[in-house]
Amino acid sequence: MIRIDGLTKRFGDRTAVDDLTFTVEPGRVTGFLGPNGAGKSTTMRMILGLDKPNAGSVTINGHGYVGTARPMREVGALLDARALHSGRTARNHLLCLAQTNGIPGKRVDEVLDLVGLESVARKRAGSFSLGMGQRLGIAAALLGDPKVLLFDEPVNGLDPEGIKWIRELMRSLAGEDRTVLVSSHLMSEMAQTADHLIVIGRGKLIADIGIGEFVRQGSNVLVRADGQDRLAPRLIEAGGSIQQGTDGSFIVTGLEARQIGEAALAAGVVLTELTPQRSLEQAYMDLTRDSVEFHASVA
Ligand SMILES: Nc1ncnc2c1ncn2[C@@H]1O[C@H](COP(=O)(O)OP(=O)(O)OP(=O)(O)O)[C@@H](O)[C@H]1O
Repeated sequence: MIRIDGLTKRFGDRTAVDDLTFTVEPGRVTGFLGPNGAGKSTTMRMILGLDKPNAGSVTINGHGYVGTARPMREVGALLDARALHSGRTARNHLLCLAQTNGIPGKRVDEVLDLVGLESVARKRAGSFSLGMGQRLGIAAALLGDPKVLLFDEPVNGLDPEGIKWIRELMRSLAGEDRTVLVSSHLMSEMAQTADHLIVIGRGKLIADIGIGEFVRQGSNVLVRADGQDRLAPRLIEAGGSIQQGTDGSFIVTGLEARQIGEAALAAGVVLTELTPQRSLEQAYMDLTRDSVEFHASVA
């Protein structure tokens, strides 16, 4: 578990992380979402002990901040996959890391196997594609078999197969009761991977919410039905709110299409239209609109 309390980081007169408080629980994938420059990487660097906070604290599995980088056995991290020694082979790169962290050499072959790089283990890491580099970075993160894992934008630049592989890996790591924090600026990506969301903007916490609840809160569904009078009270009872449309339709907020279908079934009402109106990406953009640093202007 990661516990962050009042965490603050300033660079000159700029506050990159502003009094952040949240916990990251084990056994689930926590998505760390925010627009560019929101402070995700800076927060992750502070969790790892690579940046010193101006205020606040980070504890990992109950241990306080010690002021030096966290050992690989405690926390594994993929921060910048390109930041590796390109002259070394993949295997040597991992062997060096293992040696300096007191990790047995045979673990190197285990993690190479785990990330699917065993056939290119003796190739220079500098010749690797982005996806292979990403896998090597993940192998390094897993080297110490840590209970806590941080991944900063792990799917950036990957092809669909690589993205699917990373999603499955995150889920399986959480399934082993590890604490998994993964950052992204894409809601659509997190919707497919995360169980829980921490959303930040301009260094501040905007939402700390389960993915199911976010989907419910964020969704708008256009509904048409024969017998709307009977359906409306059921929808309100189920937690939805209703806005009457002009043409006999209505917009339901706070319920997923499936829940509306179930309410219609219970009311014995025939639905003639059920159309989700707002994507999750849109809901996320609405949530973070005031925190985006650079807006494109329409000419
Ligand atoms: N070493 C630094 N010196 C000065 N400013 C910094 C430094 N590191 C980060 N910042 C600033 O702090 C803010 C937060 O940056 P950070 O990289 O943590 O955001 P992020 O959410 O990870 O964004 P992105 O998705 O673009 O990587 C930004 O305004 C950035 O310019």
